[in-house]
Amino acid sequence: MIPNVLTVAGSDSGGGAGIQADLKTMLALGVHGMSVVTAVTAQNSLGVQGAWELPVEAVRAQYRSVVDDIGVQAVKTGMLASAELVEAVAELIKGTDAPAVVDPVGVSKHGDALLAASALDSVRTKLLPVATVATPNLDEVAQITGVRVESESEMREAAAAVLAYGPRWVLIKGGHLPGDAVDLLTDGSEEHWLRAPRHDNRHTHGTGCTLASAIAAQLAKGRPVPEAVAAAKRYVTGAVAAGFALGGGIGPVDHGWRFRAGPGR
Ligand SMILES: Nc1ncnc2c1ncn2[C@@H]1O[C@H](COP(=O)(O)OP(=O)(O)O)[C@@H](O)[C@H]1O
Ligand SMILES: Cc1ncc(COP(=O)(O)OP(=O)(O)O)c(N)n1
Repeated sequence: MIPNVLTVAGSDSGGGAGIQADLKTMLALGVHGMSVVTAVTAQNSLGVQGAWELPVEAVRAQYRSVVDDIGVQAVKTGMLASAELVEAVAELIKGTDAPAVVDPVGVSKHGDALLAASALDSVRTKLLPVATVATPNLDEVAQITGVRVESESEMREAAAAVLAYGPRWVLIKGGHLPGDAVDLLTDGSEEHWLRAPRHDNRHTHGTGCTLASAIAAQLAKGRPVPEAVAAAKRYVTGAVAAGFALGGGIGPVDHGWRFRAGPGR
């Protein structure tokens, strides 16, 4: 059976992040990808030119259509835009018997807000508690917890601060620190450091969405969290290495890098 994975996220018209990145990642990792669109962005390699959120009934209806008939083995969340959508999605996940990867998307690489400041409290108190794995980047850690990470050693404190809101596991993404691309996965007792060489490639649009979807795909295949995250990290590292120029700004990671790299990878 091919596992079903559902992304609940915003659309990126440029195809590098959001729903488009999630579905490409799911295809590349051999699962059936499905989507609940929360918002539509007009977006390209230069930034986000516009964003429109969907009514909460439209989000609920998409979710129910997929989960009630088809069923899901994992859910991933991305851009949720507003407090109302964050709370509705948290409630839907709570009633779903599947692991949930929560990427608490706050701001795009270009600095465009993808979540209202007024939604942060709902992320803390409603969304994080229903997450199997939460995957904040360092800016999101600072927004959610107030902890500022400037070195690897400070990632432990950040992880503890996020875990205090209730996710079962947290993956602190150190992609914005200099040096190796190091992430910390912990549930408060086990600690796993995931280290990969930093690829000196400016075309990194979509890294966070790609990693979170890859984790969801691996969880849907039944892998335990540490194994799922390690496999997802290998996938995103390859995708960053193969990131390519598109438009006049920051191009996307290559979701199809394994198809292009030949057999055995
Ligand atoms: N230049 C890079 N080379 C290799 N891995 C990277 C690079 N930039 C980010 N990563 C990795 O990509 C994943 C997403 O991290 P990050 O870019 O911090 O997330 P976000 O897109 O949410 O800001 C992490 O595993 C991070 O370590
Ligand atoms: C619609 C939409 N959702 C999420 C993001 C952020 O994606 P991310 O993977 O963190 O990539 P960057 O924006 O940081 O390149 C987005 N841009 N659009």
